Amino acid sequence: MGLFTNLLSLAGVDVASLDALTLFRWVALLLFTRWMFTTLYKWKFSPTAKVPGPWFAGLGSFDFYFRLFSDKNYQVIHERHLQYGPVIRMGTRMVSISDGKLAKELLSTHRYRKPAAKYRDIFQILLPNIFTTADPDFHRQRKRLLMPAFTWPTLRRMEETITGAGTRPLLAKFHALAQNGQPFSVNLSTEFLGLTFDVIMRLAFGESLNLIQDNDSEVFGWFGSLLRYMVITRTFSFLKDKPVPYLPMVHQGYLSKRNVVALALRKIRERQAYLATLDRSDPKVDVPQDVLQIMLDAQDPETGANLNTEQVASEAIVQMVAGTDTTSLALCWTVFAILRHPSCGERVINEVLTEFPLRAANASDIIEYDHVKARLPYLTAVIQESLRVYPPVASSLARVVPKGGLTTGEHFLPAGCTVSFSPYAINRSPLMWSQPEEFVPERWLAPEAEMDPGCKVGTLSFLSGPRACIGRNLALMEIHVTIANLIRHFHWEFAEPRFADLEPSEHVMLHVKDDEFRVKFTPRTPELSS
Ligand code: HEM
Repeated sequence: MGLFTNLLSLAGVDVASLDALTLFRWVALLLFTRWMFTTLYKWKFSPTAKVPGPWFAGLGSFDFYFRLFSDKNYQVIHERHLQYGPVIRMGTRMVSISDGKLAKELLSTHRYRKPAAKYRDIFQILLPNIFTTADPDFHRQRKRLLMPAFTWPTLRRMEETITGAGTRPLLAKFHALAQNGQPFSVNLSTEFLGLTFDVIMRLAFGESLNLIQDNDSEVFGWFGSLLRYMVITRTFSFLKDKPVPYLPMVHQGYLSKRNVVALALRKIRERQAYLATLDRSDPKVDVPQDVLQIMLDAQDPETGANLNTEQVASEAIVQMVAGTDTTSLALCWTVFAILRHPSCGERVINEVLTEFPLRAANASDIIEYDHVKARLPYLTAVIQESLRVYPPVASSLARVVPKGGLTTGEHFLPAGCTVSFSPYAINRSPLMWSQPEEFVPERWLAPEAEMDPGCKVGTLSFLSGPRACIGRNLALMEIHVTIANLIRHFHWEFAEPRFADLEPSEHVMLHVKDDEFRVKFTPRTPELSS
C-alpha cells in the first residue's frame, strides 16, 4: 500500500483526502496499468517474440486457457501450424513444433524433460511414477522394472488373459444382444471403455471388474470424476488432495481418487496374500501371468530393490488412467474410419472374411494377434492410418528446453522455455505427409521406395524416444484383435446418419462428441446368436 500511496502522491493526488472507494479505484487502475505494461513488454521482448504465430499468442495466459477449455484445441493448433509454419509461438515462453523429424530428434533422449510440476499436479496419484517423473534416473530405473511386462514375448504369453478379459466377453455380449440374428445397436464409446478397463484391471489390478457386462458399475463413475478432477486441479492446483465439500464436483473427484487408491491397494494386498499361500519353488505351482505379478516380482538388477505395495499401486493406477480412455478411443476412431470410408471398409472386410471365414464350428476361435499381423496387412494399415488421423492424445505434450537452449531455423529459445508437441498437427503436417487430411491406409502398404515420407518417420501418436508410451504394444494387441474379430463376427453400420459426421471433441483426449457413438451390428452367422 505504501508504494501505491507514494506513486499516487508522485502523480499529484492528495491521498489523505481520498475516500476508500476512490482509493480502491486508483489502486485497481495502477494494478491494471502495471499488468498491461508487463504484458506488452513480454509480448514484444519475450524469447518467443520473433517466432511466427497469431499476435495474441504472446499476450499471457488468455490464449492458453481459451484453448484449454475449448474442445477444439487440437484443431486450433493444427490450423495455426498450417498458417504460420512448423515452429509457432504459443505463449511468451512456449513454442509448438509440427515437424515430425525435429520432434523425434528432440524426444530421442532424456534432455528435453517433462515439466515436473505440471505432470506431478495432474497425474500423480499416491506416489511419483513412471508417467509423472521428470527425473531421468528415476525414470530409467522404473522403466527397467516395468518394461518386461509390455514386451511382445510377455504380451504373447498373456494374450489369452488379455482376450479373455476383453475381446471374448465383448463378442459374447454382442452375440447375446443379437438374439436370433437380429441387429442391435450399442454405444461403442461405453462398450470399448468397458473392454479396455476390464483388460487393464485384469492385468494390473489382478481382477477384471466385468464392466463389459455391467456398464453401470460405480468404477466408471469414479473414473469419469477422477478425470474431471485432474483437469480442474491442473488449473487450480491448490484444490488438489484435500476435501472441498463446498465444491461438489471437485469433492467428488477427490473422493473418487481415494476410492481408486483404496481399490488398487486392496487388490494388490489380496494378490500378496494369495502368493503367501504358494510354494513358489514348486514348478507346478500356478502363478498368475499378468502385469501385476511382473511388477511384484520385479527386482532392480543394479540395486536388487523391489517395488513396495504403494509403488506398485501408483504404477497400476497410472496404467489405468493412461491405458483405458486412450485405447478405447483408438478403437472408436478405427470403427468410425472404417464406416466413414466404405471402399476401405469393403477391402478390409474382404480381407478378414477371406482369411478367416466364420463358421458355426469355429465361432469361439479368436483371431490371435500374430495371425492378424501375418495375414491381415490391410487391417494393420487401417489401424495405423486411424491412429495417424485420430491420435487419442492429440495435443500439447510439453517439454522443457535444456541448458544451452534450442535453435530452430533463425529462432533461439533459451533454457527453461517450453516446446510443445501436438501429435494431431504432426501426424497431419503437409511437410511430411502426402494427402495429410485424407484417410489413406494404402500409404502404409507401398513398397519402401514409394512410401509416403511421413510413414518413414512415423507418427507421434504414442510419442517417441525414452518417454514414449510403455503400453503401446498392449494397446496395439487390443485394437488389432478386437477389430479383426468384430469384423469377422458382425456386419456394422452407423446406427443413425448423424454419427457419420462425428467431430472429435478434445477433453484431455480426442473423444467422440458427447461420448456417444452408436453403431448397429448384425451377426454374420445368425445361428451363433440364437
Ligand atoms: C492407443 C492407446 C494409447 C495411446 C494413443 C497412448 C499414448 C501415449 C502418449 C502420447 C504418451 C506420452 C504422454 C506424455 O508424455 O505426456 C504415453 C505415455 C504413457 N502411456 Fe500410453 N497410450 C496408449 C495406451 C496405453 C496403455 C494401454 C497403457 C498401459 C500400460 C499406457 C501407459 C502409458 C504410460 C505408463 C506412459 C508413460 C511412459 C513414460 O513416461 O515412460 N498407454 N502414452
